[in-house]
Amino acid sequence: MAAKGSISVNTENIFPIIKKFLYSDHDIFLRELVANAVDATQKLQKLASMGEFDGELGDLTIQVDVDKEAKTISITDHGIGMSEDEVEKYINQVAFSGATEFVEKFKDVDTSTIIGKFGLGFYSAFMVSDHVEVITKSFKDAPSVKWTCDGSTTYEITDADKADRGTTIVLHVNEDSEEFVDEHRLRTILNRYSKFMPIAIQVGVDKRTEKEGEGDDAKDVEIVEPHIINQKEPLWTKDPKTLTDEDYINFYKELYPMSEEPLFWIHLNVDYPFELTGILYFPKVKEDITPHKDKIQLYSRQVFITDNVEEIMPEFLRLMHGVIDSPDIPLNVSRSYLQSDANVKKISSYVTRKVADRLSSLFKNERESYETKWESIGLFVKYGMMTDDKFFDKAKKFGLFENIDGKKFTLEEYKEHIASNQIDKDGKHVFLYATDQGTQDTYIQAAKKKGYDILKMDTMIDSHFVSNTEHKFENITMKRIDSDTVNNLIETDEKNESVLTEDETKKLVEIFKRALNDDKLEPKVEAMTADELPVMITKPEFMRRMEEMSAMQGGMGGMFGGFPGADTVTINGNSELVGRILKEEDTAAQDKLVKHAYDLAKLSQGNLKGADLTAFINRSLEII
Ligand SMILES: Nc1ncnc2c1ncn2[C@@H]1O[C@H](COP(=O)(O)OP(=O)(O)OP(=O)(O)O)[C@@H](O)[C@H]1O
Repeated sequence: MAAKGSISVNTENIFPIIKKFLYSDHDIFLRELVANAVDATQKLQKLASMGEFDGELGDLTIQVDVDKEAKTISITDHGIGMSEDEVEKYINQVAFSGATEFVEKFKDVDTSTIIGKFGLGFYSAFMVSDHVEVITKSFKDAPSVKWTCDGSTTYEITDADKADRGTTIVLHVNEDSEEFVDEHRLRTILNRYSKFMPIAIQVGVDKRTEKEGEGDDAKDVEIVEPHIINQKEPLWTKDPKTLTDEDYINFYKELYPMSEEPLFWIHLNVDYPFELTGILYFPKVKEDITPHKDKIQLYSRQVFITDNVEEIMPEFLRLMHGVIDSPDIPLNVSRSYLQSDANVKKISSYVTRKVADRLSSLFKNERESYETKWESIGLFVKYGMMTDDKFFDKAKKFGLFENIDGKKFTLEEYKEHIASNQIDKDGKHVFLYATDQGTQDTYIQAAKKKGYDILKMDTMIDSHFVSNTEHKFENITMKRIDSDTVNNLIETDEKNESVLTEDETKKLVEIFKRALNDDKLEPKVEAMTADELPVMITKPEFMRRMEEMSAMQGGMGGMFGGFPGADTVTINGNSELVGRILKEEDTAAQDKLVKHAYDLAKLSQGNLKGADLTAFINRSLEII
């Protein structure tokens, strides 16, 4: 048996669901109703500009009023209004949008400013109201009407005595939502959602006193001015060619009053394949790389949607501040929907590309200034390179490596810079780096003596950056300066001649094992130069990274904690002191020398502490 049919939807059941689950925040009702009022006003302006309306436009300010006694909120506009037929059509049919119809009808002219799309927004009024009235008069010559509904599926339409054109929506606020019957609260909500809408929105008045007259005649007069919420033409809607640096900086200060001045900004403007405008600012970022919350605001046609862009924007882009406005970002939906929206994904990859392009042009055209900002930019670029492969591909051309002398190089420049003596026997460029110049000085000086260049990798992000990106750069090895003795940092086929015989070498290892008396230590002998320390302690790069990783994952006593032989103890076979240790016949004196040489190695790392340090000091005093 086969059958076909259409599923019937019962309005009585679906209506409460729309009211309840369409929006996650109840305060959205105000955004929706004000957006409708803005739409109605802009439609009228459009009609006037096309000659379809020749009356006086007059004051188009939208008013939001509160009546505490009556527990009502009303939103009044002077837009196109509705005739009885239109109320029937647009308000009574849920999900029938007059906005869409308007856009369809006038598709040959620019209707891009119209916000409404779905024909659902109006019903958000019932999230906070027991009943709702719409009192409206069309701009066409039609009688005014009043529509009333208590949130059920029945409504009433009666005559009204509204004389002027436009619409007033009156919300009789329900008991649970009384918090909204408050001018302050409404201003706050509108400041969040409607701060940049294109038609003036007034909530109440501001009063202040001013002196009038001179001398004895001077008196205080009260000045009453409408309290306007919004800036009708926010900076991002303007032509970048007409704007100065000061304009951008002032706008930034308005958005983030407590922040330092931004380093630079990007004015976004695209028509295809989606529409998007906005300004992204590059803030001064220091050590703190936790992406700032609430710093990027998403708008759709100047209506605020969210500043919670987590999972919408790649993490590293969230270090930026600013505004993104796109009609292609859905307005009426929840965040979980936003994340999977194809347009939102396209937008995020567009923004990534734009940011990379801007950095690239800054680097190419203003390298000096780019370098001075590198401290902040570097964190961001490294973060991006680690987390976004597409960004990595672009950023490897403008990402910089800084050496301990403060010189900055691109990847290619640096390879060139070290090509003469930092290529190992496998043909790999060896990038040597220091994470702490204070404690790694002995190693740094030894490397410098060999003519090696050393990179500075001392920010929080650097250790992650090293292990994360090394494999993405071709033919490069990164080694911390204390990961091996200087001769072995860069493996070549050359070896220093040792002054010791094989027997002496073996004997030396035994002496050290006995004197240090620590199973975890595996001393080995190496022919270094005579002026290097008698003993060096190093930690192989691989081992240290493992340890760092395990520490990061909270691994106290984890897999690599106290791993035997984690530190390498290298005895310098060519050191004079080591020669003396070998020749010493008194065991106690020999042990003392070994311990002292070992402690010196620890001291050179800033690692000699507690009882070991006390013993070292006492021993030194004895020797002196
Ligand atoms: N203040 C108003 N003045 C004139 N018409 C209005 C007003 N408010 C609503 N309307 C009409 O009612 C229609 C339905 O409004 P509703 O808010 O439900 O949907 P929308 O604005 O079209 O889309 P969205 O769901 O995206 O908000 C509007 O498209 C418009 O034609």
